[in-house]
Amino acid sequence: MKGKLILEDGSVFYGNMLQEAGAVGEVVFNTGMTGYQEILTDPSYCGQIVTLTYPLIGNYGTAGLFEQARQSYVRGFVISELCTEPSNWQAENSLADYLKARNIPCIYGVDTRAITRRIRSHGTMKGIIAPESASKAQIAELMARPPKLDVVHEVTTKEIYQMPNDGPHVVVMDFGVKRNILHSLHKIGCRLTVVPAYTTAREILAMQPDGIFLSNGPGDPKDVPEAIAEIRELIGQKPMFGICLGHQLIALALGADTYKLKFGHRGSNQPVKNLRTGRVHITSQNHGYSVDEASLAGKNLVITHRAVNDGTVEGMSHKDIPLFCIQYHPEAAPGPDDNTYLFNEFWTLLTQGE
Ligand SMILES: NC(=O)CC[C@H](N)C(=O)O
Repeated sequence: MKGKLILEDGSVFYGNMLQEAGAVGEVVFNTGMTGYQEILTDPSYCGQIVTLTYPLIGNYGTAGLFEQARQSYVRGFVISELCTEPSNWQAENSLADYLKARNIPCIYGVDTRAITRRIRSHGTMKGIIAPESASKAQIAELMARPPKLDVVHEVTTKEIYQMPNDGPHVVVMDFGVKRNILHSLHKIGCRLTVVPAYTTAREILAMQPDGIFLSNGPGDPKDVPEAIAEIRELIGQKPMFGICLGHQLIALALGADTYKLKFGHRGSNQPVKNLRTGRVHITSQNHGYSVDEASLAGKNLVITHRAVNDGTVEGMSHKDIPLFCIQYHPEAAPGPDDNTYLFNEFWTLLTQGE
């Protein structure tokens, strides 16, 4: 079926739809050459239509192994050439069948290069995917739908669950945690208790954790003020590590500020400089917001990492208490595993008092 992607600025891009399901969301782009299934199932993309800039998508199929959550939360997928005959020893299904089975709206055969150039010059925009035959009134109705703000509520775990282990006990506040983060913490030996995003500081401390981890997650960090208030109570009580949304929430809880980037950082090859070692690491990123560097003055935080492309803050640590956080995704394994050392640093914080 013929379909189109329409952006808020009125631009239209034509292609084919895999199925009738249309979509509304914030249109973003990801520059990774691989990782499309991890993108589909990363809860941080909840509410977004994701355009993949790599021209051929689906060539290694899909497999349960790559899932980052129970389901996909992206609102829609935009692909240039969709490969329908995958070739990989791990493949269990084709991407087309995977998308159809889950009713994930997808438009393919579109000029993703033109879409990306448009987003880069205008900034991230709202957009819709609709059949070519959709009427002006249907399109206007879709475009007028207000964005859903409470996306963290949609993706967080509804129930507390455990991942047993022999090492220190870490309570994970789940704002939309990726499975590979849980695996990375578990692999270094942590015993995990994963709790819903809106668990109170008091409830968390009653679990007697040795450390607290704040996960990645979707949306604007300022849209979860209740969680920020609880994090403020937790800071300084136990060693703390935050990734991506967790990093932004720590900044807000300490009285610093965040802002929206023009088109965000999404991809698996984003260079970041570790300011303590001078080394540049290749990182996987997926964020639309950033910590405002000027707002860090007087907050006792040190900037530890910086994006090489635009100089924005990618990591911080506290001068007085055992707390650090990272804007990118050290658990991702797109090839290089330059960033796993950060989990070892958390382990050092957890065990140094023993
Ligand atoms: N991956 C994440 O945790 C993203 C954090 C936040 N939603 C942002 O877009 O900046």
